[in-house]
Amino acid sequence: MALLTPEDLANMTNALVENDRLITELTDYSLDGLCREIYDTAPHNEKIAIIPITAGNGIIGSFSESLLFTVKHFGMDGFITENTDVAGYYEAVMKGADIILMADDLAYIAHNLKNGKIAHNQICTGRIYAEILCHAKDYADDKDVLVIGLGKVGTPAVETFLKEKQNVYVFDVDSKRVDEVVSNYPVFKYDPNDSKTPKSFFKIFEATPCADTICEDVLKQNSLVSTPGIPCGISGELIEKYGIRIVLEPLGIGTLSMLYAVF
Ligand SMILES: NC(=O)C1=CN([C@@H]2O[C@H](COP(=O)(O)OP(=O)(O)OC[C@H]3O[C@@H](n4cnc5c(N)ncnc54)[C@H](O)[C@@H]3O)[C@@H](O)[C@H]2O)C=CC1
Ligand SMILES: NCCC[C@@H](N)C(=O)NCCCC[C@H](N)C(=O)O
Repeated sequence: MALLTPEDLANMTNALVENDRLITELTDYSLDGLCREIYDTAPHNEKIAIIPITAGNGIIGSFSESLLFTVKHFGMDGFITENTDVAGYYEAVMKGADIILMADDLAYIAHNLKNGKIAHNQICTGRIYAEILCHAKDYADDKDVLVIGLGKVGTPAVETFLKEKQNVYVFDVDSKRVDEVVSNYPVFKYDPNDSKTPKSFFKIFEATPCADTICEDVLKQNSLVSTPGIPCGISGELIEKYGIRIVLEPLGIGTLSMLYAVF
């Protein structure tokens, strides 16, 4: 899995606030309100413990602090444990934590100790970024959506789009992965290199670890791009040329989705 860097998180707090405003403009739901809608859950004063984990590549600067900002920004009660790893887990439980947030290099989870619910960041990220597109007012009647990147984030997004009755077009550089997804889900294969079938979209989802994965041919004027992928998959030049509105934030949107998944 591509790991976050401190640079990825440097502007996270502004990005979360700006994306929440954009999501509200696009969907008439705040991010918090959209999570309540899609999960049909709500917070009830849960105490949320964030445990720094030193495994693998270790602590990522400001990762825990970014989670704490997200928790507090949405009016919830949280703290970062003084201890890391197992000692941190013990501290969290002894301090009465209801929900644990913790991440190593392979998984980032939310676990509700009271109701047993557990959530995975990649699944919850794919779901919330897809639901933002599905709830976009301007494109409610256009059911076509392009999904670029069919990995651990993109695949839950495909499942969400199908649940929301979208016409899902999929692309991935890994053609075997495309074939797997097309054989397992009622989706359409989209090949940007096949000029015989050019198609552009008002709604584009991207979840790859590469830049410039969204080419000009798939864009319409004022297309909406919802992309958890890091780095950003569309160039600044194309964003400006086509008046693209883009939902992109490194950690907080997915984290709030996880929390609503375990309330
Ligand atoms: N913003 C957020 O909150 C989060 C962001 N991410 C980011 O999302 C991205 C995807 O994460 P995962 O799904 O876990 O990774 P993954 O490795 O499971 O899947 C990535 C997929 O993208 C495909 N791909 C790579 N380059 C491509 C290209 N140029 N064009 C089309 N497809 C391409 C790969 O073949 C693979 O199937 C990563 O950059 C990760 O850091 C992940 C979780 C949360
Ligand atoms: N954008 C959400 C997905 C994050 C994921 N790509 C990642 O970097 N995971 C590694 C997190 C490691 C955190 C570290 N163990 C710490 O606790 O500071």
